[in-house]
Amino acid sequence: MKVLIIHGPNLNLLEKRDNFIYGGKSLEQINELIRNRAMELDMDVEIFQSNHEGEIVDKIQDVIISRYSGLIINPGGFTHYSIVIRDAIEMLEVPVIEVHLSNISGRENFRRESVIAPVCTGQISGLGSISYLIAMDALKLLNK
Ligand SMILES: O=C1C[C@@](O)(C(=O)O)C[C@@H](O)[C@@H]1O
Repeated sequence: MKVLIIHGPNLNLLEKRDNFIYGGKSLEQINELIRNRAMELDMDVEIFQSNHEGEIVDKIQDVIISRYSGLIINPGGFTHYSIVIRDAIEMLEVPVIEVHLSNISGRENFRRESVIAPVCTGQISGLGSISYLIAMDALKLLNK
């Protein structure tokens, strides 16, 4: 099973962000956990990070072109306002899971709404790097 994982803006410098909120791991450390879990699940993962909305849209469209069986996306700050990312996800026919390291429901008002979540299969938020691992498990189970 081929899965695409997209990390949105500012996640490339995760270790510089508030450690209390985001858990203190670098993106490379999280990617290592993802790769290890992928091996256990016999999953073929491609990991992509971008700070640019259009690049993220192009990559989401690649789910159709390259026939991925699922998408896991942490849209970062785009979660709360990017209609173009939402529109791209809405076109997909495979399961899509939105993930967040922090619990966006318990944070500032502007972070509580996700414009992306309504077009996703599900959302996992607040479990730190475990959010990604649970999302991978979910895609595997959904694919059975
Ligand atoms: O960049 C991020 C990270 C985030 O998506 C998370 O993983 O908790 C939450 C967003 O509100 C924030 O802008």
